[in-house]
Amino acid sequence: MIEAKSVTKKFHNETAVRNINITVKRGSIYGLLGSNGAGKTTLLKMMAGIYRPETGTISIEDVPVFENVFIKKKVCYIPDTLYFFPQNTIAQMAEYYQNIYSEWDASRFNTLKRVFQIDTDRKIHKLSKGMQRQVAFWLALSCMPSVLILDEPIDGLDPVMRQKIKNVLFQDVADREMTVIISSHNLREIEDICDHIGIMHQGELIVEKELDDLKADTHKIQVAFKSELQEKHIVDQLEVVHQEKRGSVSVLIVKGEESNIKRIVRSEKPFVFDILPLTLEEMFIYEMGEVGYEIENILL
Ligand SMILES: Nc1ncnc2c1ncn2[C@@H]1O[C@H](COP(=O)(O)OP(=O)(O)OP(=O)(O)O)[C@@H](O)[C@H]1O
Repeated sequence: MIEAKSVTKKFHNETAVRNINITVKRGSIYGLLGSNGAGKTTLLKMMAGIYRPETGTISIEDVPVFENVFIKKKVCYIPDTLYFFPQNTIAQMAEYYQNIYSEWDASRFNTLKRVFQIDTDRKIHKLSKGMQRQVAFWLALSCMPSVLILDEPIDGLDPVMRQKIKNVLFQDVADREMTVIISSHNLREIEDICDHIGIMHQGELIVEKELDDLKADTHKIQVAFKSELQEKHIVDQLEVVHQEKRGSVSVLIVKGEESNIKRIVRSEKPFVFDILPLTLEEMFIYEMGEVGYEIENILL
C-alpha cells in the first residue's frame, strides 16, 4: 500500500504538489492523470523516495519511504526519461540490479526473455527508444517489486509489446499483489489497465475514485423534446457539466445516479432519449472543465 498524507512539495517559490492525500491499495493499479505540469512526476518521485516532501509523509507498507533503504528495495520506479549506465549491456545492468534489489529473481529474468527477446549482450544505449523501455520493464519486473511506479511508461512501445507488458503486470498483481501506480496521458490505455483513478491539476488532486464508480457517476445522454421549456425543466433538475446541440438533439454530460437521471428525463416525455457510453478521455475533459481547464476554440 502507498499512502500520501497532506503532502506538499515546492520548487523555490512554486508549489508543484499541494496538500495531497492519496491511498493506493495493495494489489491495485492506480492511474494518475492530469494536465501538463500538474505535479504527477513530482508526486511519483516522492513516492519513489527520490524527493523529500516539504510537509506531510509518504509511506509504503506503513513505513516512510524517503531515505529508507529497506523499503526502497521493494520499490521500482520507471521514470519518463530512462537512465542506464553508459556502455552497459543488458546483462551488465541486470547484474547491477541484482546487487541492489534483494528480491531479484534470476529465473524471472530468464523467463522474461521470452517476452522481450533482446540479446542480453547488446549495449542498451544502442537499442531503439522502445527497446530501451522494454529493458526498463524487464529489469524492474525481475526485481519482483512490491510497488511499481511508472511515469508515462507506454510511450514508444508498439501495440503488441504493450499488450505483452500489460499481461505480465496483471499476472504480478494477481499472483503476488504487486501495487502499481501509473501516470499517463494515454487514457485509453489507463482505462484498460487501472482500477482506481486520480486526476491532478495545478498541484492538487481534484478527483480520486474507483474507475467503476467514476463511470457510474457520469453519463452522456442524448435527448430531444417537443419544446425547449421541457428541456430546460430537466436541465434545471440535473447536474449538467456540459451541454451541446446537434441539430434538434441535445447531448448532455450529467453527473448522478443513472436511475435518477432516467426518471427526471422521462418525466418530460422526450421523443429521443439515449444513454451513450462515456470514455475516460471524455470524463477527464469534463472533470478538467469543472476546474476551469477547458477546451476552447482558439483561432489565431
Ligand atoms: N526539478 C524541478 N525544478 C523546478 N521546478 C520543477 C522541477 N520539477 C518540476 N518542477 C515544476 O513543478 C510543476 C509540476 O511538474 P511535474 O513534472 O511534476 O508535472 P507533470 O504533471 O508530471 O507534468 P507533465 O504531464 O507535463 O509531464 C511544474 O510547474 C514544473 O515546472
